[in-house]
Amino acid sequence: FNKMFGCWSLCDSRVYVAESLIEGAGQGLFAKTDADANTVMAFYNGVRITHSEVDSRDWAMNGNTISLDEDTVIDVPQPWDQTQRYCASLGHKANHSFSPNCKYDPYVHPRFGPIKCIRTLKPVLKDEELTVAYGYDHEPSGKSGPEAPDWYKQALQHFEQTGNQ
Ligand SMILES: C[S@@+](CC[C@H](N)C(=O)[O-])C[C@H]1O[C@@H](n2cnc3c(N)ncnc32)[C@H](O)[C@@H]1O
Repeated sequence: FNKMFGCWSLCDSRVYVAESLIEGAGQGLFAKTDADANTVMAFYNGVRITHSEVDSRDWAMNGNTISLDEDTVIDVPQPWDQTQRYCASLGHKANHSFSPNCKYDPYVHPRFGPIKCIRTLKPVLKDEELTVAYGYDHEPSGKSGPEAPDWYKQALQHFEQTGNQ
């Protein structure tokens, strides 16, 4: 079994988790080695829940949710967001940037089935932090700003003023 899927069935071998370089963002995901553009760096697996479950609860509960398709959302709920409790996939550890080096992509994993992965948009270097544009809706109908958590709104304001992140 191990021979067939290598370490990928057990862990994300191309990344590690450490304190993020983004202030106040907690932990982040980093490249273990140099990688070309278009490389799958990590998988984003978790428990499967419904969109209505996500929509009906507080933002604070949805820090690790990612939409899989029309019906399903993948979540890594507390306390499983602690790597000492769950580390079979680490995609949920990537932080947001407005100038990301990675993106979320659909992936059919031999063990997890249909999930998302984190794929490089450009070449990355060993020890570079991997970031993704979370893609909150910036123009929801009838609202003035994005429907997003406070940290995101602050980061957006900072980005619009300085062009950083
Ligand atoms: C998918 S998790 C990313 C991993 C998380 N930093 C951790 O330590 O487990 C999303 C959470 O990370 C934080 N985060 C992600 N990107 C951020 C950013 N650019 N600035 C501030 N906080 C960020 C927010 O708390 C958000 O709810």
